[in-house]
Amino acid sequence: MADLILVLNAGSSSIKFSLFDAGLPALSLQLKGQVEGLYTAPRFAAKTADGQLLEAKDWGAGVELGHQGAIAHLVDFLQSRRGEHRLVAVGHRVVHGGLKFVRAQRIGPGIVEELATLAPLAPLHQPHNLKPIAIVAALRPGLPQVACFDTAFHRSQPELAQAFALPAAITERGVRRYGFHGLSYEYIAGVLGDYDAGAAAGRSLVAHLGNGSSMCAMVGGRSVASTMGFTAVDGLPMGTRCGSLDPGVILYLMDELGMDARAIEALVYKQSGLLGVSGLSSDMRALLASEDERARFAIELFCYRCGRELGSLAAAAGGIDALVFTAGIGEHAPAIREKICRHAAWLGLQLDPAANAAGGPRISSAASRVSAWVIPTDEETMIARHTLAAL
Ligand SMILES: Nc1ncnc2c1ncn2[C@@H]1O[C@H](COP(=O)(O)OP(=O)(O)O)[C@@H](O)[C@H]1O
Ligand SMILES: CC(=O)OP(=O)(O)O
Ligand SMILES: [Mg+2]
Repeated sequence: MADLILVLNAGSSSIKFSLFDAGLPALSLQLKGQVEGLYTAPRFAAKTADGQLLEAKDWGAGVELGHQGAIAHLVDFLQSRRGEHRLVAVGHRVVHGGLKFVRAQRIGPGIVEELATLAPLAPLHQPHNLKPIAIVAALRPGLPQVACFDTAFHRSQPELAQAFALPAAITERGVRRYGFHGLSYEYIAGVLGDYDAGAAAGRSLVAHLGNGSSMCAMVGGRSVASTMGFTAVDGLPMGTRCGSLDPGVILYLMDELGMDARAIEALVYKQSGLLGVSGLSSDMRALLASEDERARFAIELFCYRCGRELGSLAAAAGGIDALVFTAGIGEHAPAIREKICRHAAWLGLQLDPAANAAGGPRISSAASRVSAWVIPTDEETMIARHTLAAL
């Protein structure tokens, strides 16, 4: 009977899961799946490592299954396959580790409570990351669980990149730029050398574009700057998040529209981004398929802002050798990659349209000074590795 590690990765629009055989010499994937579109059109699928479909379910468009419903479905699914394995640990993606948690952490007394104090800094994620830890602890007391943080990879950033220009007393309270999607960036940093050894040793920009989107500048595989900050609402516009916003807008909303903190939180996290601008959908697939002028504008704004942030990160890295696209939009939307690459032409990036349409991996032309790539991310493998190491 195999010793398995279960990995849970709760994002803002999906819960992904994997089972890895922890037997030496290397982790090997046994099955993986996800419930995606949690608030738009929920769909569940689980597949074997070689891609054979084990089970699927479609709840239909307009259904709000939510994280709670998805976890209940996953628990049922995993219980139904219980006989086939022995679970030895569960690894969880936890979006915010704050100042204290700078590497993966085995869950022990008081840890979940401490991590819960960071929920206001990641309201779309932290509660959904912590809930499954409690569910597993209740179902299987004593089973080792490990929290793996999105923020940890960015702790290599220079102090300048992590600082806001706020009074020191506020910075010392932990109000600083943390950066997120770190498990994804760490995975890409680990495989980039297989595609472009020069860029992996040099300066690369990685665009993790999903329901949550951010970009990271890496030098020699270490994070030097990122678009997300204190919270995962900063930087690029996203499915429902606005990204960077003049703080004066918040004051205006409070003073002139009488909005309180909760109303502003709902606005910037859940009602803005692609959904707010288009008035139609948070899902890039739906916008790309739409003929509506508002969908077109939301797409153009998303790509324009990606282009602006690319320039900023290229400056932080001192130039770029490669641009990598990953996550839901980055891996699957050639039209979006093409627009973003056009915004990056001044940096020396020349797209190969046919390679881009075919999905890469290399999507830049042979003459391009900066290479461009599509590389699928794998946060679950990263979590499994950290979990094994923490044990
Ligand atoms: N074929 C596609 N074309 C355009 N966008 C896509 C495609 N497939 C997925 N996406 C986008 O990717 C998003 C999900 O990305 P993902 O990285 O899985 O999200 P999460 O932030 O929940 O982890 C969807 O909301 C959708 O907008
Ligand atoms: C940090 C974040 O936004 O994560 P996700 O893209 O999974 O929602
Ligand atoms: Mg994600």
